[in-house]
Amino acid sequence: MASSILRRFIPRKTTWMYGQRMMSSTIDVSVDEQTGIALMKMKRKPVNSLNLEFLQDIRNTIVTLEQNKKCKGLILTSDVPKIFSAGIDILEMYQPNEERLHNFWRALQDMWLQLYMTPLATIAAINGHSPAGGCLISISCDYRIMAPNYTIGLNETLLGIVAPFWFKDAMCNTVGYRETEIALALGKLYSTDEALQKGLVDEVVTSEQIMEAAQRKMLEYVKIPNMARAMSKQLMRQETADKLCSTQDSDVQNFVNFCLQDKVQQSLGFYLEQLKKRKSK
Ligand SMILES: CC/C=C\C/C=C\C/C=C\C=C\CC(=O)SCCNC(=O)CCNC(=O)[C@H](O)C(C)(C)COP(=O)(O)OP(=O)(O)OC[C@H]1O[C@@H](n2cnc3c(N)ncnc32)[C@H](O)[C@@H]1OP(=O)(O)O
Repeated sequence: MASSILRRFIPRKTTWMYGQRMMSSTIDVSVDEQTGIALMKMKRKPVNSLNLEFLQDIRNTIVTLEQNKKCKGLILTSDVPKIFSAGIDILEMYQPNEERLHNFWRALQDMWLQLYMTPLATIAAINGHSPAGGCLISISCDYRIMAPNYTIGLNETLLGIVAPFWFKDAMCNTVGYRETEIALALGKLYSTDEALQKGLVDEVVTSEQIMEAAQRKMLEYVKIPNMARAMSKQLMRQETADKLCSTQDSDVQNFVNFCLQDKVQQSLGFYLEQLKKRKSK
């Protein structure tokens, strides 16, 4: 069902399939053919930050799962303790090679379109911090379950950058316009409890219970007749996806121009320094 626009780009083939298991250096996937549920664990150490190759791997995995007739649902989680995903790999944006920067943003767009519009039912089992791009992955799933004592949100302004319009749209579709307006301006990182209260996540359970809770909820999703469920998702999301599909090239160019500004580079350099300092404290 993902529109043909979404299939224009053939993903890199770096994911290997062994029976019901798929592996790459950054992702571990298993498919339970009895239930039709796939489990994707992100494992790009140290913080599952999203670089070009990791984004291509995530998209490639979703495409492969969509082609598996037995697979109906996908649970996304992290294999890295306490971190779901630290969002975009800031090193892709800081002092970048311009050609790679183009390819990187395109890969982020393509991954997002694939995940947001996949006919598979998707659940994010958010078992760690989930800032910025990590939050985007979470809100692109159909349902979110989060473990306590972590943070989630679109904190781009804290880095001196701006959330792209499609991050904003996905957030608005989840928590509404006014909450998004406040969240984006302040670069707000919500605690798990706040996220539940604002509807940014749907359920909170302990880290120990999160996989069981995700499986339980997924069984509800995959019980629904597949086509009807997938079409209702398309009904809700196509307009948002089309907005990016029709402006992908200009969005890449805007991002590259924005990133290459001296002021933006300074902000990113400063933010990276702060991250390192925080660590040494
Ligand atoms: C006109 C407009 C047009 C277009 C739009 C323009 C621009 C939009 C552009 C971009 C949108 C970006 C979205 C993003 O995703 S930006 C990334 C935001 N992410 C963060 O702010 C997270 C930062 N990280 C943390 O807060 C923490 O690391 C943590 C909570 C995730 C984990 O904390 P820990 O204490 O467990 O681990 P650390 O010691 O902090 O980190 C370990 C190691 O990893 C490095 N690192 C952390 N996060 C990142 C990252 N996102 N990218 C790259 N590297 C990261 C950290 O520096 C440490 O490195 P060293 O071991 O010290 O080398």
